[in-house]
Amino acid sequence: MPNLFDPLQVGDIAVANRIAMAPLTRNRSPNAVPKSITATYYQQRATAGLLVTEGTAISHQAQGYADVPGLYTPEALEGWKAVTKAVHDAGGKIVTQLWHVGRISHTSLQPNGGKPVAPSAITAKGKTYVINPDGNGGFVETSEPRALELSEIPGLIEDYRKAARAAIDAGFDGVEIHAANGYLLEQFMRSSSNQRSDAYGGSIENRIRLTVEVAEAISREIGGGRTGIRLSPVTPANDVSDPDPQPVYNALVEKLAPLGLAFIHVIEGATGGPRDFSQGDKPFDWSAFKSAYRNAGGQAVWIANNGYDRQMAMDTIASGKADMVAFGKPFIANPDLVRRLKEDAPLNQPDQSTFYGGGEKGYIDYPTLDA
Ligand SMILES: C=C(C(=O)O)c1ccccc1
Repeated sequence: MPNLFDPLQVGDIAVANRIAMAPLTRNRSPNAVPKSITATYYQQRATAGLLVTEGTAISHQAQGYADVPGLYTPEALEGWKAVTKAVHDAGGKIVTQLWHVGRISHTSLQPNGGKPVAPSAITAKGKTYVINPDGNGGFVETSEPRALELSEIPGLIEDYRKAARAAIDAGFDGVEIHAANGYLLEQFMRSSSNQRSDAYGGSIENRIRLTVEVAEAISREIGGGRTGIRLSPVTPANDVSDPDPQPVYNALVEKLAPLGLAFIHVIEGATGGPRDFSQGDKPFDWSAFKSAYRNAGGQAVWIANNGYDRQMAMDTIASGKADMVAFGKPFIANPDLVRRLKEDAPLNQPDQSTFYGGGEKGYIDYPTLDA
């Protein structure tokens, strides 16, 4: 019977255990360039079977929050080379999360102060974090987006492909496509944010089309075995909703099945919130969702996420419901989380006030059991 601490093959990536570090935005990369403290941060956590970096913008247009790293400048790629070297020197494995925020952005973060892009010109009810002219961080309402022209879609897919290639060239073991949490790709999939009448809107097949085409382009570029995807079928994050997500996400994973992906990373419930959250009047059938993927021939590792504790994680792996479990906030405060879970040792509690922005405090200064 598999257990949480067994090694595993995740596509082309051999990992030491079944514990993943979930992507965590930390807003500590001014000018979209990861600094040396970021190399230290990920190296400290390199005992995770698989590290997934914070969301990393595929282009300037993809940016939605201040001080989020990117993969589209030479300086950023040099910064990431230091990160991947530090993690590999410590024996770890790391993939980067390819992120386009879509409408969850602000004109001050966009090229030439323009409007953010989205499937439709529907403003999200929400806020984002920017650096004000006085140099202080603050939350502002997200800006009204403009609808992407059909003619822009190939260029958008090309931005994902280029970012995936850049990630491998920077030493990453692979990439995770961010198709969750109400960002661009999920904005296309949910009916509340996608009112298009062209081939990328309306029917389920049309609304999942962009995510499938991005996954196909990236798999062609770097290999399916180095490509994963993050999904959040029922999350209400960033003001997305859909009255019946089950057929949308079942159809999506059936289309992804032939790509030979490394992993499918699933946020169960509301992101960072109740695991039993549902959209519409039916609870989401997580087992049917995974079966839709497996029955279509999908063999990727299944990573479960959202609010897992040690016992839940051990039970889920032993039952075969998931192949890995991803932990987010526990990894912020416990660089040696794997050891603590193995020894059932007490966990440090994270300091919420240092999650976003700042420097070493609350980033690389949490104590290990040996401290
Ligand atoms: C990338 C994020 C996500 O996927 O929710 C994110 C962005 C800002 C703050 C927290 C999380």
